[in-house]
Amino acid sequence: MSVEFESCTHRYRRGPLVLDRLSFAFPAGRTVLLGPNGAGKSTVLALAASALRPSAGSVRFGALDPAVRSQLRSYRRDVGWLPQQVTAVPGMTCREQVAYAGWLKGMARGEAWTGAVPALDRVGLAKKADQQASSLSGGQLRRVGVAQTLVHAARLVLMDEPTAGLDPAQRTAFRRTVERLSEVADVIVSTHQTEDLWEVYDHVVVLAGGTVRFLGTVDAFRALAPPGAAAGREAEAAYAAVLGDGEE
Ligand SMILES: Nc1ncnc2c1ncn2[C@@H]1O[C@H](COP(=O)(O)OP(=O)(O)OP(=O)(O)O)[C@@H](O)[C@H]1O
Repeated sequence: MSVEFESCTHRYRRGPLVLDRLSFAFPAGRTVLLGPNGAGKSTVLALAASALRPSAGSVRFGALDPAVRSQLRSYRRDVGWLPQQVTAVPGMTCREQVAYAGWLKGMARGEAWTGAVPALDRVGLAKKADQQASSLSGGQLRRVGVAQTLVHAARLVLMDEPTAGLDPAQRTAFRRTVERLSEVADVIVSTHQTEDLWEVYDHVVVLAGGTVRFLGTVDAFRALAPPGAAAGREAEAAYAAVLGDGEE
C-alpha cells in the first residue's frame, strides 16, 4: 500500500501552480525524495500527510481518502508526518510529548502513555524518556518527532529533510533510525543529501518543477550515472543526469 497522487493540482493562495495534474504513486519500502529547492517536495509530503488539501485531484493511501471526512482520522493514524521543524513542547518530557502526540491522534490517554515507551525505544531514545524535550539536541528532537509518528502505529512515515543541519554523527544515527523504522512502517524521506542513498533506501523519486523526473529502484537510479563518475559520487552524477543542465 502506498500514497497515490491522482491528477493533483496545488497552488498556495493566489500564487502560481506548484503542482499541475501530478499523477504518481510512491513505492512501498524505503523511498528517498530528491529535488532542487522549490521543486515541490515539502508540498508533496504535506499533501501526502493531509496537512494540505490539493486544489484539485486526489491523494489516497490505499482505500483511504483524506478528503472524505469520515476517513480523515484513520488516514492520519496510518500516515505519520515529520515536518521540517520539530518543536519541543515547553515543560514536557520526551515521553509526555510522544504520548501527547498519540492522544492528539485519537489514542486513549493510557494507551498513548504506555505506547510512548516502545516508540522512544525504536528511535534509540528510551533512556531520555523522562528528560525534558527542550534539553535535547536538534537531531535527538527529530527522533522524538519520529517517535511521535510511531506511537499511533503509522503504516507510513513521511519525513521532510530530517537530516538538514545535523552533523555527520547525527546523520549516521538518523540513518539507523530510518532502518529500524522501516521494520514497522514504510518510509519516505526528502533530502538534499545523496551520499548514502544505496545503504538506506530501496527507491528514489526525483521531483523538479512539480513533476516526477525519475521514479525507480536505487539500482536503476545508480545506472543513470555516466560511466567514469567519481567513486562515491555516483548518486550525485545520476541526480545531475536526471535533472539535465541548468538545475541544481
Ligand atoms: N506557504 C507557502 N506559500 C506560498 N508559496 C509556497 C509556500 N510553500 C511553498 N511555496 C512555493 O511552492 C513551491 C514549492 O515549494 P516546496 O517548499 O514544496 O519545495 P521544496 O522542494 O520542498 O523546496 P526546498 O528543497 O527548498 O525545501 C516554491 O515555489 C515555493 O515558493
